[in-house]
Amino acid sequence: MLTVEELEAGYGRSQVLFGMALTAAEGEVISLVGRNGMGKTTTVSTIMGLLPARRGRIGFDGHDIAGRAPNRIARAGIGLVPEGRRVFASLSVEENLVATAIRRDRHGADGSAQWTLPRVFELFPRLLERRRQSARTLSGGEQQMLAIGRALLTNPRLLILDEATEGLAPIIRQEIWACLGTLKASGQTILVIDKNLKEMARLVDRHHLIEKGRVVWAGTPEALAGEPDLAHRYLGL
Ligand SMILES: Nc1ncnc2c1ncn2[C@@H]1O[C@H](COP(=O)(O)OP(=O)(O)OP(=O)(O)O)[C@@H](O)[C@H]1O
Repeated sequence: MLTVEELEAGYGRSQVLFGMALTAAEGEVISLVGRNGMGKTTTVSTIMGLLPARRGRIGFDGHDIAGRAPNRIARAGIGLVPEGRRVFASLSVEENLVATAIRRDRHGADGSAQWTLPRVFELFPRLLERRRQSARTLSGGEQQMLAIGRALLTNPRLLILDEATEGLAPIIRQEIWACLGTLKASGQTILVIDKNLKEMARLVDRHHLIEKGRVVWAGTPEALAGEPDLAHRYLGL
Protein backbone atom coordinates (compact mmCIF):
# COMPACT_ATOMS: atom_id res chain seq x y z
CA MET A 1 0.00 0.00 0.00
CA LEU A 2 2.78 2.45 0.99
CA THR A 3 6.25 2.22 -0.54
CA VAL A 4 8.78 4.91 0.24
CA GLU A 5 12.06 4.61 -1.64
CA GLU A 6 15.33 6.56 -1.58
CA LEU A 7 13.58 9.58 -0.10
CA GLU A 8 15.56 12.74 0.52
CA ALA A 9 14.14 15.88 2.15
CA GLY A 10 15.14 18.67 4.49
CA TYR A 11 14.77 22.30 5.48
CA GLY A 12 16.67 24.93 3.51
CA ARG A 13 20.29 23.91 3.42
CA SER A 14 19.97 21.20 6.01
CA GLN A 15 19.18 17.78 4.63
CA VAL A 16 17.37 15.50 7.10
CA LEU A 17 16.34 12.41 5.10
CA PHE A 18 19.07 10.44 3.34
CA GLY A 19 17.53 7.58 1.41
CA MET A 20 14.57 6.86 3.68
CA ALA A 21 12.78 3.64 2.71
CA LEU A 22 9.62 2.09 4.15
CA THR A 23 6.84 -0.26 3.21
CA ALA A 24 3.44 -0.97 4.73
CA ALA A 25 1.12 -3.63 3.38
CA GLU A 26 -2.65 -3.38 3.66
CA GLY A 27 -3.76 -4.03 7.25
CA GLU A 28 -0.22 -3.84 8.61
CA VAL A 29 0.86 -1.67 11.56
CA ILE A 30 4.37 -0.29 11.14
CA SER A 31 6.40 2.02 13.34
CA LEU A 32 9.14 4.60 13.02
CA VAL A 33 11.29 4.64 16.13
CA GLY A 34 14.51 6.48 16.84
CA ARG A 35 16.03 9.21 18.96
CA ASN A 36 14.89 12.82 18.79
CA GLY A 37 15.82 14.69 15.64
CA MET A 38 16.48 11.60 13.49
CA GLY A 39 13.84 12.46 10.91
CA LYS A 40 10.62 10.68 11.91
CA THR A 41 8.37 13.75 11.73
CA THR A 42 10.21 14.91 8.61
CA THR A 43 9.42 11.55 6.96
CA VAL A 44 5.73 11.94 7.80
CA SER A 45 5.66 15.59 6.65
CA THR A 46 7.17 14.56 3.32
CA ILE A 47 4.70 11.70 2.86
CA MET A 48 1.84 14.14 3.56
CA GLY A 49 3.17 16.67 1.01
CA LEU A 50 3.82 19.30 3.68
CA LEU A 51 7.51 19.26 2.79
CA PRO A 52 8.82 18.67 -0.75
CA ALA A 53 10.64 15.45 -1.57
CA ARG A 54 14.01 16.36 -3.07
CA ARG A 55 14.58 12.88 -4.39
CA GLY A 56 12.94 9.47 -4.24
CA ARG A 57 9.47 8.01 -4.55
CA ILE A 58 6.40 7.80 -2.33
CA GLY A 59 4.15 5.12 -3.75
CA PHE A 60 0.61 4.87 -2.40
CA ASP A 61 -1.81 2.37 -3.90
CA GLY A 62 0.33 2.18 -7.01
CA HIS A 63 0.60 5.95 -7.61
CA ASP A 64 3.65 8.11 -6.97
CA ILE A 65 2.24 10.84 -4.70
CA ALA A 66 5.54 12.71 -4.21
CA GLY A 67 4.97 16.33 -5.16
CA ARG A 68 1.19 16.27 -4.75
CA ALA A 69 -0.49 18.93 -2.61
CA PRO A 70 -1.44 17.91 0.97
CA ASN A 71 -5.19 18.05 0.32
CA ARG A 72 -4.82 15.69 -2.63
CA ILE A 73 -2.81 13.30 -0.50
CA ALA A 74 -5.53 13.37 2.16
CA ARG A 75 -8.11 12.66 -0.53
CA ALA A 76 -5.97 9.81 -1.83
CA GLY A 77 -6.47 8.23 1.60
CA ILE A 78 -3.71 9.18 4.04
CA GLY A 79 -4.88 10.63 7.37
CA LEU A 80 -2.49 12.30 9.82
CA VAL A 81 -2.74 12.76 13.58
CA PRO A 82 0.02 15.38 13.84
CA GLU A 83 2.55 15.80 16.61
CA GLY A 84 1.11 18.26 19.13
CA ARG A 85 -2.49 17.45 18.03
CA ARG A 86 -3.11 20.80 16.31
CA VAL A 87 -6.86 20.86 16.76
CA PHE A 88 -8.70 24.05 15.73
CA ALA A 89 -8.84 25.72 19.16
CA SER A 90 -11.70 28.12 18.49
CA LEU A 91 -13.97 25.56 16.83
CA SER A 92 -16.27 23.22 18.75
CA VAL A 93 -15.50 19.52 19.02
CA GLU A 94 -18.10 18.70 16.40
CA GLU A 95 -16.92 21.45 14.05
CA ASN A 96 -13.36 20.11 14.33
CA LEU A 97 -14.55 16.64 13.42
CA VAL A 98 -16.53 17.62 10.34
CA ALA A 99 -14.15 20.35 9.09
CA THR A 100 -11.92 17.98 7.15
CA ALA A 101 -14.19 14.94 6.81
CA ILE A 102 -14.05 12.97 3.56
CA ARG A 103 -16.64 10.39 2.51
CA ARG A 104 -15.29 7.31 0.85
CA ASP A 105 -16.66 3.91 0.02
CA ARG A 106 -14.55 1.72 2.18
CA HIS A 107 -14.81 -1.57 3.95
CA GLY A 108 -12.39 -2.84 6.56
CA ALA A 109 -11.24 -6.45 6.74
CA ASP A 110 -14.24 -7.15 9.00
CA GLY A 111 -16.58 -5.35 6.60
CA SER A 112 -16.60 -2.24 8.79
CA ALA A 113 -18.32 0.71 7.20
CA GLN A 114 -17.56 4.33 6.59
CA TRP A 115 -16.45 6.48 9.56
CA THR A 116 -19.26 8.82 10.57
CA LEU A 117 -19.77 11.25 13.45
CA PRO A 118 -21.85 8.71 15.46
CA ARG A 119 -19.14 6.07 15.01
CA VAL A 120 -16.45 8.45 16.27
CA PHE A 121 -18.65 9.33 19.27
CA GLU A 122 -19.09 5.62 19.95
CA LEU A 123 -15.31 5.16 19.93
CA PHE A 124 -14.74 8.23 22.14
CA PRO A 125 -17.87 8.88 24.28
CA ARG A 126 -16.14 11.86 25.93
CA LEU A 127 -16.25 13.69 22.63
CA LEU A 128 -20.00 13.21 22.48
CA GLU A 129 -20.38 14.72 25.96
CA ARG A 130 -18.28 17.69 24.86
CA ARG A 131 -19.45 18.04 21.29
CA ARG A 132 -20.50 21.71 21.64
CA GLN A 133 -17.48 22.84 23.71
CA SER A 134 -14.67 24.68 21.99
CA ALA A 135 -11.61 22.49 21.49
CA ARG A 136 -9.41 24.77 23.59
CA THR A 137 -11.38 23.79 26.71
CA LEU A 138 -10.51 20.09 26.30
CA SER A 139 -7.84 18.27 28.30
CA GLY A 140 -4.73 17.07 26.45
CA GLY A 141 -6.11 13.54 26.27
CA GLU A 142 -9.45 14.72 24.93
CA GLN A 143 -7.69 16.85 22.31
CA GLN A 144 -5.75 13.77 21.26
CA MET A 145 -8.99 11.80 20.91
CA LEU A 146 -10.35 14.68 18.85
CA ALA A 147 -7.28 14.65 16.59
CA ILE A 148 -7.69 10.89 16.08
CA GLY A 149 -11.45 11.22 15.46
CA ARG A 150 -10.83 14.01 12.96
CA ALA A 151 -8.30 11.87 11.07
CA LEU A 152 -10.66 8.86 11.07
CA LEU A 153 -13.43 10.98 9.56
CA THR A 154 -11.25 11.41 6.47
CA ASN A 155 -11.76 7.63 6.14
CA PRO A 156 -8.05 7.06 5.65
CA ARG A 157 -6.72 3.88 4.08
CA LEU A 158 -3.47 4.68 5.92
CA LEU A 159 -3.63 6.36 9.33
CA ILE A 160 -0.42 8.04 10.57
CA LEU A 161 0.01 8.97 14.24
CA ASP A 162 2.97 11.12 15.30
CA GLU A 163 3.62 10.85 19.05
CA ALA A 164 -0.06 10.37 19.86
CA THR A 165 0.54 9.35 23.47
CA GLU A 166 3.18 11.94 24.34
CA GLY A 167 2.51 13.99 27.45
CA LEU A 168 -0.66 12.13 28.39
CA ALA A 169 -1.59 10.60 31.75
CA PRO A 170 -0.99 6.82 31.86
CA ILE A 171 -4.70 6.00 31.99
CA ILE A 172 -5.42 8.12 28.89
CA ARG A 173 -2.46 6.53 27.11
CA GLN A 174 -3.98 3.15 27.76
CA GLU A 175 -7.23 4.37 26.19
CA ILE A 176 -5.36 5.52 23.08
CA TRP A 177 -3.48 2.20 22.79
CA ALA A 178 -6.75 0.28 23.22
CA CYS A 179 -8.33 2.41 20.51
CA LEU A 180 -5.44 1.68 18.13
CA GLY A 181 -5.80 -2.04 18.89
CA THR A 182 -9.48 -1.83 17.91
CA LEU A 183 -8.58 -0.04 14.69
CA LYS A 184 -5.97 -2.66 13.84
CA ALA A 185 -8.47 -5.45 14.47
CA SER A 186 -10.79 -3.78 11.96
CA GLY A 187 -8.07 -3.99 9.30
CA GLN A 188 -6.86 -0.38 9.46
CA THR A 189 -3.34 0.16 8.09
CA ILE A 190 -1.37 2.31 10.56
CA LEU A 191 2.03 4.02 10.73
CA VAL A 192 2.82 4.95 14.32
CA ILE A 193 5.63 7.07 15.75
CA ASP A 194 6.04 6.63 19.49
CA LYS A 195 8.64 6.05 22.16
CA ASN A 196 6.85 3.41 24.18
CA LEU A 197 8.23 0.10 22.91
CA LYS A 198 6.38 -1.94 25.53
CA GLU A 199 2.95 -0.75 24.44
CA MET A 200 3.92 -0.86 20.78
CA ALA A 201 4.95 -4.51 21.02
CA ARG A 202 1.28 -5.51 21.23
CA LEU A 203 0.27 -3.44 18.24
CA VAL A 204 3.12 -3.17 15.75
CA ASP A 205 3.88 -5.80 13.11
CA ARG A 206 7.17 -4.26 12.01
CA HIS A 207 9.39 -1.60 13.54
CA HIS A 208 11.69 0.66 11.53
CA LEU A 209 14.66 2.01 13.46
CA ILE A 210 15.64 5.44 12.14
CA GLU A 211 19.10 6.96 12.47
CA LYS A 212 20.15 10.15 10.70
CA GLY A 213 17.40 10.12 8.14
CA ARG A 214 17.48 6.50 7.07
CA VAL A 215 16.25 3.10 8.24
CA VAL A 216 19.06 1.16 9.88
CA TRP A 217 17.04 -1.86 10.94
CA ALA A 218 13.53 -3.24 10.42
CA GLY A 219 11.89 -6.20 12.09
CA THR A 220 9.25 -7.49 14.48
CA PRO A 221 8.95 -6.37 18.11
CA GLU A 222 10.10 -9.86 19.12
CA ALA A 223 13.24 -9.58 17.01
CA LEU A 224 13.95 -6.14 18.49
CA ALA A 225 13.48 -7.45 22.03
CA GLY A 226 15.88 -10.27 21.19
CA GLU A 227 18.65 -7.82 20.29
CA PRO A 228 18.98 -5.41 23.23
CA ASP A 229 22.09 -3.85 21.63
CA LEU A 230 19.88 -2.33 18.94
CA ALA A 231 17.64 -0.49 21.41
CA HIS A 232 20.72 0.67 23.28
CA ARG A 233 22.51 1.91 20.19
CA TYR A 234 19.64 3.51 18.28
CA LEU A 235 17.13 4.43 20.97
CA GLY A 236 19.45 5.12 23.89
CA LEU A 237 17.63 2.57 26.06
N1 LIG B 1 10.73 23.33 10.41
C1 LIG B 1 12.02 23.01 10.54
N2 LIG B 1 13.00 23.84 10.11
C2 LIG B 1 14.30 23.50 10.23
N3 LIG B 1 14.75 22.34 10.77
C3 LIG B 1 13.83 21.49 11.21
C4 LIG B 1 12.42 21.76 11.14
N4 LIG B 1 11.75 20.72 11.66
C5 LIG B 1 12.70 19.82 12.05
N5 LIG B 1 13.93 20.27 11.79
C6 LIG B 1 15.20 19.58 12.06
O1 LIG B 1 15.20 18.37 11.32
C7 LIG B 1 15.77 17.30 12.06
C8 LIG B 1 14.80 16.15 12.15
O2 LIG B 1 13.65 16.53 12.88
P1 LIG B 1 12.36 15.61 13.04
O3 LIG B 1 11.30 16.44 13.68
O4 LIG B 1 12.04 14.96 11.76
O5 LIG B 1 12.88 14.52 14.07
P2 LIG B 1 12.12 13.37 14.80
O6 LIG B 1 12.86 12.12 14.52
O7 LIG B 1 10.67 13.41 14.46
O8 LIG B 1 12.35 13.72 16.33
P3 LIG B 1 11.40 14.33 17.45
O9 LIG B 1 11.02 13.18 18.28
O10 LIG B 1 12.32 15.28 18.15
O11 LIG B 1 10.24 15.02 16.76
C9 LIG B 1 16.16 17.90 13.41
O12 LIG B 1 17.52 18.23 13.35
C10 LIG B 1 15.31 19.15 13.50
O13 LIG B 1 15.94 20.13 14.27
